[in-house]
Amino acid sequence: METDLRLESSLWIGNKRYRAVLTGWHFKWTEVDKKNAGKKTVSVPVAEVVGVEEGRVEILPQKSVEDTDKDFTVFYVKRRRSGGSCGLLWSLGRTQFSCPSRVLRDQWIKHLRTALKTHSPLRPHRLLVFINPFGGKKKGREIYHSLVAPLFELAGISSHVIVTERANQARDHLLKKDLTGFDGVVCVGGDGMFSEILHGLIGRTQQEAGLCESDPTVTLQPCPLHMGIIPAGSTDCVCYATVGVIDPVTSALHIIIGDSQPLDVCSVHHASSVRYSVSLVGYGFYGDVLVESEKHRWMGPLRYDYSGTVVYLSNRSYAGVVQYLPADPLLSSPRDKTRCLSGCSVCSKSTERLFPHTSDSGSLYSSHFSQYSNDSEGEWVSVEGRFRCISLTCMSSSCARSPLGLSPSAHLADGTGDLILVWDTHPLNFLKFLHRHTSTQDQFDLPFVEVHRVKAVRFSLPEGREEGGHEEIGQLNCRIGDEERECVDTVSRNGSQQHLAQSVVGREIMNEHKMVTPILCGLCCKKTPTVSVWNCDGEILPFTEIFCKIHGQLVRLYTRGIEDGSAMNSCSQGSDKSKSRCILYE
Ligand SMILES: CCCCCCCCCCCCC/C=C/[C@@H](O)[C@H](CO)NC(=O)CCCCCCCCCCCCCCC
Ligand SMILES: Nc1ncnc2c1ncn2[C@@H]1O[C@H](COP(=O)(O)OP(=O)(O)OP(=O)(O)O)[C@@H](O)[C@H]1O
Ligand SMILES: [Ca+2]
Repeated sequence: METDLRLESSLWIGNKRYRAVLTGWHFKWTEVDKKNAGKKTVSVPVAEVVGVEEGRVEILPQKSVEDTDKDFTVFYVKRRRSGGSCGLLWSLGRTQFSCPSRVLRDQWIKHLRTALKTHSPLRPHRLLVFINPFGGKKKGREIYHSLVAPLFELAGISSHVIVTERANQARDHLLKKDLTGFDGVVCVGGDGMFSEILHGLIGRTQQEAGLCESDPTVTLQPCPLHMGIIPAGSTDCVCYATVGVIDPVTSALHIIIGDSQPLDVCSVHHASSVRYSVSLVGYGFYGDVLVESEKHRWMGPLRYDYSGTVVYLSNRSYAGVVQYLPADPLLSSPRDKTRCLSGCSVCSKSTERLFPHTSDSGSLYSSHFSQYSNDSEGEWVSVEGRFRCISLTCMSSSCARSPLGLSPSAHLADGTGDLILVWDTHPLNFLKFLHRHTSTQDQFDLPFVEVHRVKAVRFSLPEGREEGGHEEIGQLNCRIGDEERECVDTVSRNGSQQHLAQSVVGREIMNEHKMVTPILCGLCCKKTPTVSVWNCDGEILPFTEIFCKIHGQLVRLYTRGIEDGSAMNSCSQGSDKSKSRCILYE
């Protein structure tokens, strides 16, 4: 196949002559009329060619075509380091070539187009795009139409665009509507929007496979459609942790060339409900921050800093029982100081382990999470006490606020999650822990912090305080439309929490046929709450006792993981995907 696609000839760029070669994997050009010393070859991996057009074409700032019959234009991925983040920024490179004849020009175009079809089989042809016009700084529409749509058009991708009019529209569409012909689903928004398409696609896949997704014993079916994220939210943690930068053009280019990164997903179960998380399942501090921040959505992305400070000052800890099933310590550790980068060897090796050629592992679980045993793969460990926060993350969960993330050595696709337990401690110690997230200092090297690599986690309240008890935990302020209602209900574990459990939809709660949004539970209350809430990738969960299970590589994103900026000089263009990139960062 390689010999068929090979093409070599002289080509001109402006008035300079180049020797151009297309081999199976690369398109290279070297200036010929130049002394050897200064000779420079530009080498573009065919898989990173975005498009090949007849004539002299420009895309930005506006499309223009000069339809000459001896010229062609090649668009490809160009990289540069990014200021604050660890990944690489991608932009659209463009070179206009001139040929001595039209025949040769047509031959180049044909060969290049065939080569890129052959070498990037996962390039999407048709995408379903959901834009949240209200996410982050409310720029979703503008970002898509000015930066992304022209690139999709250049790459020959046809998109069906839906600007959402309500929360959960994207999820419901994916659960119910015809998805025939789409290669992938893209969301333009933040983590909340990603969560919608995650739930929609996982739910749809299980429905079609005839599986009951809320049954924790079921081995879920991996989703056939790829997911893409064009970042336009407040935290954009999933994008940051999987691409390494927050940049709509970089993300659009990863989608166009059909990059593919598997991702672990955590299912969170309570009774017959299930939710999914890829980033944070957090109780205590992160749950309280989320509840507080819902009151201040008008602040935009700043709401998290404000709410974080308010919650920090309220100095709370919560009692609980945490049980976890450790992952194999021989495979990796959350404290091994490695980072999961593009081509990570730990994730690559896990693929075979996660998808052995055997069928469903059978019934692992009986009701109320009591007899879980995973083919005798290790024993459950149980700890009880008071915690500042409990966090479970399937990935590093890095974001601009914390560039290495909640667990810097977590892997995107190794089938495990990292459980971080922060025991009750002096407020200044807790501040030290939080502050370490903003630097390269090890947040786990503190006596009140534990981190475990796990396959499953169970959380329950200490005996005598079980869910369903009648202890009052505070009051709930609600908003009905634009109107804020003060303390419409008294929250008790038996009353409201159970009631909410039946009716919470995303961030909105159906309460006695009225749409209400919980905006505060705790801070305004006379009593200090004895239970917190769970934060599931930025959504409040309406239940306290949960069972979590990590599903290795359940979904695929159009990305390749974080490219290592420090290795940039070792290749002229592009990265060697076959090379292991699990490197030491200290
Ligand atoms: C002294 C400085 C301390 C800075 C501490 C920074 C810690 C940052 C850790 C970031 C972890 C992000 C995890 C990602 C979760 C996402 O799936 C989810 C959906 O978008 N986001 C949130 O739930 C939103 C969660 C947002 C959490 C923000 C916490 C901000 C804390 C600020 C504390 C200030 C204390 C100041 C005391 C005087
Ligand atoms: N048209 C809409 N009107 C109101 N809410 C919407 C609409 N479309 C989507 N949503 C909801 O808005 C919520 C927030 O959206 P999104 O995640 O895009 O932005 P964000 O919250 O600012 O960012 P992040 O989640 O990264 O913090 C999501 O949970 C989503 O369900
Ligand atoms: Ca993982």
